[in-house]
Formats: sequence, C-alpha cells, structure tokens
Amino acid sequence: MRPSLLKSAAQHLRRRDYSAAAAAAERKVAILGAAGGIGQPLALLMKLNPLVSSLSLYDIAGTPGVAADVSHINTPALVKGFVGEEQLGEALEGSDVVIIPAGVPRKPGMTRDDLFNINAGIVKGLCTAISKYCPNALVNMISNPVNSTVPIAAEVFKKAGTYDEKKLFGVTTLDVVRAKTFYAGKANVPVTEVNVPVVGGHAGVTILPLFSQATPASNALSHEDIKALTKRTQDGGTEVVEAKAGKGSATLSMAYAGAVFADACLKGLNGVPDVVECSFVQSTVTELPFFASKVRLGKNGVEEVLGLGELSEFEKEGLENLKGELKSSIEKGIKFAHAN
Ligand SMILES: NC(=O)c1ccc[n+]([C@@H]2O[C@H](COP(=O)([O-])OP(=O)(O)OC[C@H]3O[C@@H](n4cnc5c(N)ncnc54)[C@H](O)[C@@H]3O)[C@@H](O)[C@H]2O)c1
Ligand SMILES: O=C(O)C[C@H](O)C(=O)O
Repeated sequence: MRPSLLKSAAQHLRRRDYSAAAAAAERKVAILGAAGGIGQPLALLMKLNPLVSSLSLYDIAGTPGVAADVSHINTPALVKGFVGEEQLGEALEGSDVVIIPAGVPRKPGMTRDDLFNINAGIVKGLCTAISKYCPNALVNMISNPVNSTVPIAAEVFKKAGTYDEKKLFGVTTLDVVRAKTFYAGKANVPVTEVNVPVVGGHAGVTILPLFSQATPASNALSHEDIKALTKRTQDGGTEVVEAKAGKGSATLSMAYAGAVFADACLKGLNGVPDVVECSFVQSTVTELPFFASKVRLGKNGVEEVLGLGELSEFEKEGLENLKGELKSSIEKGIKFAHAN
C-alpha cells in the first residue's frame, strides 16, 4: 500500500476506534491536583478527549479558575471545578478514571525519593477518599516517587477492602514517550511510527527501556548508542528539572503522557480491543510485587500483564541492577502505609 493510503487507513481506523468507543459509554474522569503544572495542561487535553463526558477538576486551591477557563472549550465534556477537602467526595463520585498528579515536584539536586515525605501523605489521603467515593475507578498515579506511591495506594485500598490490582496503575508513559523520541532521533526513523517498551519502575536505573525490541528496528545503532539512549531515557526527568532550574519538573510532556495513558484506559473500559501500554502495576513478571511492563487494558482495567520478551545481554544486566532499588522503594511505600 502507498504511504499516503496507509496513513489515511490509519486515520480512519483511529476515528472508528473513537466512534465505537464513544458510543459505548458516558465516562467521568477526575484529576486530583488539577491546578498544578501537570494538572492544567492535562485538564485541557482531557477536555479535548471525545471519550470523556464529565471532567472533574480537584485541587486544594485554584480549581475554580482552571475549570471556568477549560469549560469554555466547545467539546462535549462537562467540566466542574472542586476545591478543598469538603468537595473531594463530590469531585470523585461516579468517576471511571481518577488521575493523580497532586504533590510537590523536584528541584535540581533532588531525587524523586526526596519527595516521599510530602507526597506519601498527600497520596494516602486522596486514595482513602477514592476508596470511599469511587472504589471501582481506575487510578492513574502520576505523583512521585511512583515506585512508592503505587504501593502506598495499594495498601490504602487493601485496608479499606476495595483493592483491585487490575485498577491501579503507576503512570510510566513519559518514559515511553521519551524513549520513542530519543530513539527516533538517533535511528533517524519517523517518530510517529516508533514503539519502545520501557519496563521496571519510574526512577533512575529502575527505568529500563528495551531498545532491542524497538520498532522499526534499526541496525544503525552501536552498543555505545544504545547505552547513551538508555542513560538519556533514565535521566530524562533530571534533564528537564535542571533545564527548569528550580521551577519544577516535566509538566507539558507529562500532561501529554498522562493524557495518552488515560485515553488508553478509557478505550479499554469501552471495549476497544488490543489496547496495550506500559505501566507500573501489581505483577508476577519478576519476583517484585510491582513492576512496569506492557499491559493489555480492558473493560476491568488490566486484562493481562505481558511478559518481558527476549532481552539483550545489556538489558538483562539492567534488569538485575534495578531490582535492589525498586524493591526498597516498594517496601518503603508499604511500610509508610502500615505505619500511618
Ligand atoms: N509519573 C511521572 O512520569 C511524572 C512526571 C512529572 C511529574 N511527576 C510528579 O507529579 C507531581 C506533580 O507535579 P507538578 O509539576 O504538577 O507539581 P505542581 O506543584 O505544579 O502541582 C501539584 C498540584 O498538586 C496540588 N496538591 C497538593 N496537595 C494536594 C492535595 N492534598 N489534594 C489535591 N491537590 C493537591 C497543588 O495545589 C498543586 O496544584 C510531582 O510529584 C511530580 O514529581 C510525575
Ligand atoms: O523527574 C521528575 O522528577 C519528574 C518525572 O518523574 C519525570 O520523569 O519527568
């Protein structure tokens, strides 16, 4: 098929995807932390998503303005702003997907784990409310450190008796977005056609891009190139933190990544087949209780956690190297949830 025909067939399929999925259901999406650096552009992108019929914007301050602004966009989603804890229940009630970018971001010199002391408590409080007001929602956790905040959420839900491992996701899509962009640039292939799985977790060496499985495959890349691409993907967050020089971390690319992942969750809920994204979920892929890998999304959330596939020697080494840090971050989250 000619490239132009292929492109229009792909566009047609995408439109069909949306129309089939849109016909299926009314969907409410809530964003917690909606007035923040990620929250605002994410609110914009979710307002543009045709699968969203109701968009609930919650924060401890600033949401009336964000909601008024976004609500003027002439797309179907009905937007409501909620501010302060007394409005959290109403913000959450009836939600199909809850996206959590609430919490503090890094400054230069900090690790994601340095955010634990503040963000762990924020996430715990929000998840307690989710278990009360929308226990069946899919939860997309963006707040860092994701390697610990996801286990905290799981423990909060277990305590409340509402835990469903199929419905809790650490959002690692930004790692995939970066891996795709960096790979396309280096391999000189069209970025929109690139796919790269990224597994492990979401911090430093726990981020493991599997460039040996990248498509379209490239034999133009040396081992040194792969090592450099891997390091750049692992340090992508720090690259942005340093460039922003004290004004926070990735917000725009994260909002894009969060919107891509939430869209995949909505498509899965609506019964669109073969929706696959990488995410940090409860897992038996390795001996660790949570691990990021490709996940098939469906009507109940996770339909299938996919395996790692064949790894290069370099990736096998990376996998062994990440386990220690990932294990202790998971355990830190679990311990916090039990102690507080
Ligand atoms: N998963 C990822 O790939 C990824 C990428 C980028 C950033 N992050 C993380 O996302 C988080 C948010 O980043 P940001 O740049 O948007 O920060 P930000 O400070 O700009 O915004 C955070 C928002 O959270 C709100 N907030 C604080 N406590 C809250 C609570 N209890 N309930 C509701 N809202 C609350 C704040 O009022 C603020 O509006 C950070 O932890 C950051 O590290 C994750
Ligand atoms: O790096 C950060 O602190 C934010 C986020 O986790 C990212 O990967 O950009």
